[in-house]
Amino acid sequence: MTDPAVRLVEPLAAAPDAEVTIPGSKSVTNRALLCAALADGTSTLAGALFADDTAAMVGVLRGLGVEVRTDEAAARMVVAGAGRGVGAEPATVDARKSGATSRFVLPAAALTAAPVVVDGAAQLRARPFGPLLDAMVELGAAVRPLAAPGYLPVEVAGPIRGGEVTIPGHLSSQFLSGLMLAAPLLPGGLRVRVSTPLVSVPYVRMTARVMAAFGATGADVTESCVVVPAGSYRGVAYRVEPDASAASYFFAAAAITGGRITVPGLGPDALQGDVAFVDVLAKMGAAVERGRDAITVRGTGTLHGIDVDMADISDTAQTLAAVAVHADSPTRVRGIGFIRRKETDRIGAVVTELRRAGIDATEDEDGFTIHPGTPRPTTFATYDDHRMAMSLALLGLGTPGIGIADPGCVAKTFPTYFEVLDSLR
Ligand SMILES: O=C(O)C1=C[C@@H](OP(=O)(O)O)[C@@H](O)[C@H](O)C1
Ligand SMILES: C=C(OP(=O)(O)O)C(=O)O
Repeated sequence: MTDPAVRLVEPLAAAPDAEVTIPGSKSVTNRALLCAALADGTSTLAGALFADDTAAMVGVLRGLGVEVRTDEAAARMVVAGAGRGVGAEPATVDARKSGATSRFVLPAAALTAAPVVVDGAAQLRARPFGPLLDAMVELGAAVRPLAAPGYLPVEVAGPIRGGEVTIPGHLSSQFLSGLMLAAPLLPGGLRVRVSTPLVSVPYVRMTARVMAAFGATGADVTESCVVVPAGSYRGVAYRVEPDASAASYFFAAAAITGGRITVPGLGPDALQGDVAFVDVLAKMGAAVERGRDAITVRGTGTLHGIDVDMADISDTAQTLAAVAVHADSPTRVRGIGFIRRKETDRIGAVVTELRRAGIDATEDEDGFTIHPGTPRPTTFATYDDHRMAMSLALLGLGTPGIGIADPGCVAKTFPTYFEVLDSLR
């Protein structure tokens, strides 16, 4: 069956009281896949995410000569590590719409002299790669732009060397994570200085932790400098935790509806910074319980507006915009100017769509301001951005007449999103 052009979200008849199973983390799955590919030996990933962004990483790794077997029903991926043999033959690979896949793979693709062309969908071709490519050139890569310099498609060839390099941090943390992931295999390791304030910091710490789980230990991470010693990856059995960004929609649903939702699999040791979204909900008035292996959010009927910097957890900024509509005072989100360069200009898109529904929302240079209100029946445009679709659908849980255009865009990270949302009924 093809996806409908518009998905209507019916209001919930009663506040939900549910435990919700969330698929594996995109960010962890894609890091684990690359570490496994660069490893000596075979790795098995349990709880892996099957979505377009992880299919992108699997496809790219296969293109670079790595054997990856997948079993979607079992949420399992088995990777035969190729060590330094990754990308040893000339190849052309397609990262689809996945920023993480493309930025992580570029340095690894330049570990050997074979030329590798990295390309992506039109959406990804519009996103920036310049700082990462410049750093790779400093490390000795041959970088040949096949379109505008600093954008995909691009051909890269190595071998890159270790040593020291500087990159800006204010556009994306993925450049830094990409360099880190290749770094253990560089002679002498790598020191990366970060020249401008680093965004999405928890993702860099996540990179170091996943690397360590695959045997590449000893990375030292601060916001201004990351040092990765030379080493190696080894094949391991690895369990991927549930996706905290995907869970944010369900935590928000509980806060908005006055229901209670538990997501198992996210404990105090979670790798994903986005679990901190529940702390924002708590500050707004929701009741949050962080257990040993689960997080529960309960809506209390009270939600206050908040002034919050979301530079660490920007994938949940649109979720918060949907929550802010239901608060009793305005919400100001700061520190996220860089999300104008994601799947779409997320600041412009979320403000435009909320205004379409009659909500008073304004763009700020580094974020947005949302005033509470009652949305009118609206079909929301989603800008080929999964997070626009998943966030705006939350407005339909309490308001009749909310439709989501192009609902299939959720396939980027959460293909079953609308089915899981319907399970709250
Ligand atoms: O490293 C990662 O897995 C990610 C880092 C973040 O990107 P930026 O560092 O570009 O903000 C985040 O938005 C993206 O969804 C995943
Ligand atoms: C920005 C995102 O993904 P990526 O940068 O990996 O394409 C996202 O998942 O919201």
